[in-house]
Amino acid sequence: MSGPQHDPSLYTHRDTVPVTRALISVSDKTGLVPFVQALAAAGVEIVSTGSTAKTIAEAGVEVTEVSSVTGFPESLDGRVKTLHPGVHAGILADLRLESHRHQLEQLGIRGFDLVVVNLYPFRETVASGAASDAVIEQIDIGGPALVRASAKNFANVAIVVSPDRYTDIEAALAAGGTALDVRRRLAAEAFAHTASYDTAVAAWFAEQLASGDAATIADGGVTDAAAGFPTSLHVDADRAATLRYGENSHQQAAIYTRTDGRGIAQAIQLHGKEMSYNNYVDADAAVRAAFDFAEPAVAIIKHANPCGIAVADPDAADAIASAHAKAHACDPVSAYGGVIAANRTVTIAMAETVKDIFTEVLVAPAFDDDALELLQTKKNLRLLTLPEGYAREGVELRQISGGFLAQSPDTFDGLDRSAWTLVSGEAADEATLDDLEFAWKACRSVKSNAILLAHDGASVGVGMGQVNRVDSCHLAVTRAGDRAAGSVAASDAFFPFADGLEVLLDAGVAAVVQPGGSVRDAEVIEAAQKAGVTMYFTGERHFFH
Ligand SMILES: NC(=O)c1ncn([C@@H]2O[C@H](COP(=O)(O)O)[C@@H](O)[C@H]2O)c1NC=O
Repeated sequence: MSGPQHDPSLYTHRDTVPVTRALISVSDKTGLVPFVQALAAAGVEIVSTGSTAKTIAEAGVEVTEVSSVTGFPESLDGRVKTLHPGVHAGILADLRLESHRHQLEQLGIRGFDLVVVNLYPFRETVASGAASDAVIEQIDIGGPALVRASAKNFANVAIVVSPDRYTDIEAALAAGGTALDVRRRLAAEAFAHTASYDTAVAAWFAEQLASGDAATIADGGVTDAAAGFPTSLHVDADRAATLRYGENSHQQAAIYTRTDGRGIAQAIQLHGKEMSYNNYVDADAAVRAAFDFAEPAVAIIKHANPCGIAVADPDAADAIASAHAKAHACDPVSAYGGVIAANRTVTIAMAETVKDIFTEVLVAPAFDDDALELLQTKKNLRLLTLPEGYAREGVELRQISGGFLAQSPDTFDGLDRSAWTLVSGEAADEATLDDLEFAWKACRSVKSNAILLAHDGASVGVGMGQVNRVDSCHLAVTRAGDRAAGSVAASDAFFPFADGLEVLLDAGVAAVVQPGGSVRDAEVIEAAQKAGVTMYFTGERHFFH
């Protein structure tokens, strides 16, 4: 083991460390000028890099260029500025140790007690769609080295990685220096910051490799480009909030948001109580369901399953209100306390109906002003707007014990009902086909085994989450009641036997859509034919677990 750690008696105690010399190197210059003015007023010597030093000097604050500390010019287009023993020994010297103090003196190096760094805007550069070389140039090397060195030496150095902390340092100046517990917290924040930064860099490299750019890079087995999944997973997400509790009140919970995400985690809450863990789960399911449709659509979710889902003609007056009314009519009992997602702006007409129904969450791309005003009178209703360009994740992750499962999302990209195979009865007319297509899509939002009965662009009976398909059929038919007769039915996966289908046929279902593919398809088709009912095979399954 290197270092003198074997002898704790060598370390003197340092609680409050006066701020006398600061190294400042920041890409984001927010709040920099008033901050350095405060440092200068407190008599702190400031050493700084290139454009940071320029900004400080232009504000009339005295500053020493880092090149005069290192005796080496900033070079290679800024790739080398602070990477020098004259800087790093000044940061890493543990001034609690006599030996380090002695060596610094011998080397003629002065220590830093405050380091202020924020890193090159790597993520923003990636998001701007910049070319690969430009992105690579924004991988900060010297900055993270400064941050990590300072954080390691928090016993002597305070490290600041965000302008949000400037006021804390100003308060410390007034108190005579930085306290040990503050420096320790800043160090923890600093290591989290560099870890997150490197995660973003690693994820970008992995994406480059997985997206086929591997050909231009010596792969060395780093990725299996054919599978499209990187060989290691880097999840980069910040804790946005701790939640009151998890799925149950004895569980603790938090929400983490991805910097580049555009989903429910990024939704803005306009009104109502704090979102709960279950609210997020249900809101995610609701949005996922509503956004499967191009036409105005509303999904009402309870316990991650739809208890109503409907679309409306885009040309109809107040289409979104109509979609909501149709979705609610599916199962008004279950819709009590539900989570609603609309894929269009919420209008006053929709707000007027929602207002009278106990609803936990309503999420939409936007709200008309009068609709928002009305809904804000409901104190228990949470109102959320989705981020612009709402999009599901490109790779869906699910945690299992000891690891993660990853898959591409289940979508209806390229859905072409003309490619469905008619296996029983007459070819359906356009209106029936529209309903079959609606049922097929809506069924995908229902947990397996899923059976969904629909009529006129609205679910009328949903059988969800049963451990056999016959029970799901019974449930859908029971929930639909009189509405089962003449409705269309969708099944998320094939009928393994004719029994489930027979439940639907007995209830008077007029047409069925399902993937097909059972070894007993012949038996199932025969049952449909015997009843004279139209049945299509899609050839594609949409399990949702
Ligand atoms: N190369 C180095 O030695 C180096 N030292 C600090 N930086 C970064 O340079 C930026 C500030 O540069 P400037 O003051 O020129 O705007 C900071 O984001 C800092 O993280 C460096 N740049 C990148 O690696």
